[in-house]
Amino acid sequence: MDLFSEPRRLPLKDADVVYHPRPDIGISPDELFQTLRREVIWEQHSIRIEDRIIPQPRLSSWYGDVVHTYSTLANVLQPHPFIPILDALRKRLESITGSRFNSMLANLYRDGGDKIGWHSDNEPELGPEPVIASISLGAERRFDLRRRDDHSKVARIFLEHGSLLIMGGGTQKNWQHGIARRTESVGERINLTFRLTDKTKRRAIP
Ligand SMILES: O=C(O)CCC(=O)C(=O)O
Ligand SMILES: [Fe+2]
Repeated sequence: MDLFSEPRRLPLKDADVVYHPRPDIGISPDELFQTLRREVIWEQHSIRIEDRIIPQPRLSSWYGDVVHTYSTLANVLQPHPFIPILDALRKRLESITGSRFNSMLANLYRDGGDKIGWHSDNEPELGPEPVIASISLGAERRFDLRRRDDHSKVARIFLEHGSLLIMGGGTQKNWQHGIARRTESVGERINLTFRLTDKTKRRAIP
């Protein structure tokens, strides 16, 4: 048995985070990376901080049937319909996790300068204990976690090419996560987070 390919649960209190280094996602990670690099409609999204509009330090794209009105975004984002390769992956992840997914956020970290700041995926439309399935492709980056009520409690895990991280239970309620900037040279990384979004719970579109 290859111990390094076994799924493992991170020892975090009040959270449920499981890391699968090499899940069977029905396609090679290299092929998936190349196809998504080419076929995903990569967009520059911006956030609003007070009266300033700031481009996010990464490219992104929403897929699925749900219009997103996340509080910090400067614009209402129209999702793209799932393309066949993403729909196949969505179904595969549903069978691995036993959860349903109807939307997906793709992020492209172009180099070590791209990042995502501390946040929880706790938007109302995700519900109280969302299950989020996160696929990593390309360059390995460090995924940091910290408790929301005590920032000195931290955990970190390196997300390998082709890996799957499943966050469930109280993870979003009790912990934040992020990917820090790196100073050394780092190649491109694609991350896909599959979610189940309830349209009836979303914020009103301004
Ligand atoms: O890139 C990652 O691994 C995390 C992305 C993330 O946290 C998000 O899109 O909400
Ligand atoms: Fe997140």
